[in-house]
Amino acid sequence: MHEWQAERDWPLLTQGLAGRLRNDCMAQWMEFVRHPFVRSVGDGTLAPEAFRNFLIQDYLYLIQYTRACALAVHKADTVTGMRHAAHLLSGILNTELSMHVAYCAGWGIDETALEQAEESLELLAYSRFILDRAQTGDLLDLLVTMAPCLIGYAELGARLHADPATKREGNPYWSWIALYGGAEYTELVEEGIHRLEKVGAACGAQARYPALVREFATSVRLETAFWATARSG
Ligand SMILES: Cc1ncc(C[n+]2csc(CCO)c2C)c(N)n1
Repeated sequence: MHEWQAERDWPLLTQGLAGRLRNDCMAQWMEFVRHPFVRSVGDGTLAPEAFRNFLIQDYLYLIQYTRACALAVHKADTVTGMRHAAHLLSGILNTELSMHVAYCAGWGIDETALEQAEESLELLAYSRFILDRAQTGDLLDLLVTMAPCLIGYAELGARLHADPATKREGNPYWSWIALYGGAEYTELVEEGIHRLEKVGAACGAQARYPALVREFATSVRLETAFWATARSG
């Protein structure tokens, strides 16, 4: 049994602008997608309290991510670009957030607890970094900054799906893994990668690459740091 490998198992992740960005911060990328938190979700050994903390902060994260999507609608300079961002925005606002609330209820977290929770430092750092790029950069800066979130969760879902160490039966985290490794999410990510490629070509990614890879790497580091929100609550 080989370890999951993007080159063989999901080559799209290694191609084009997204592939180049991922490849150029490979060490940090691996720290993010193969983090001990992810491994403990896979084998079911993560403490439920840590997962609850994570879910609460992730709810607050989704809200800030939605605001960034709204700015992507505003920054898009084609109607197609606006539609794409609006589609993502409406998906999160009308479907994902309520799914997250229902999922949290299954873990004994009610909506009031979600709404009243204090934002963790990890969440503040990450979400406000995205929103800063959203406000001061153009659409390409924003999509590059948002890409690790989109691509990373799909990759770790695919990795967990393929990993023989992943426990399926009796693993309380299996439904979470199934969501990010599932076909629907995979499709959303592939759309996002194609979108990034198009916007990259239109906005001169080649010439701007050094700044883009810095934004991407910062988001990757902040994703890695976000796993620690599970400990601090
Ligand atoms: C810290 C953190 N990073 C990424 C995701 C995954 N995610 C959040 S919004 C979105 C795009 C639309 O579904 C995706 C993939 C998460 N949940 N939490």
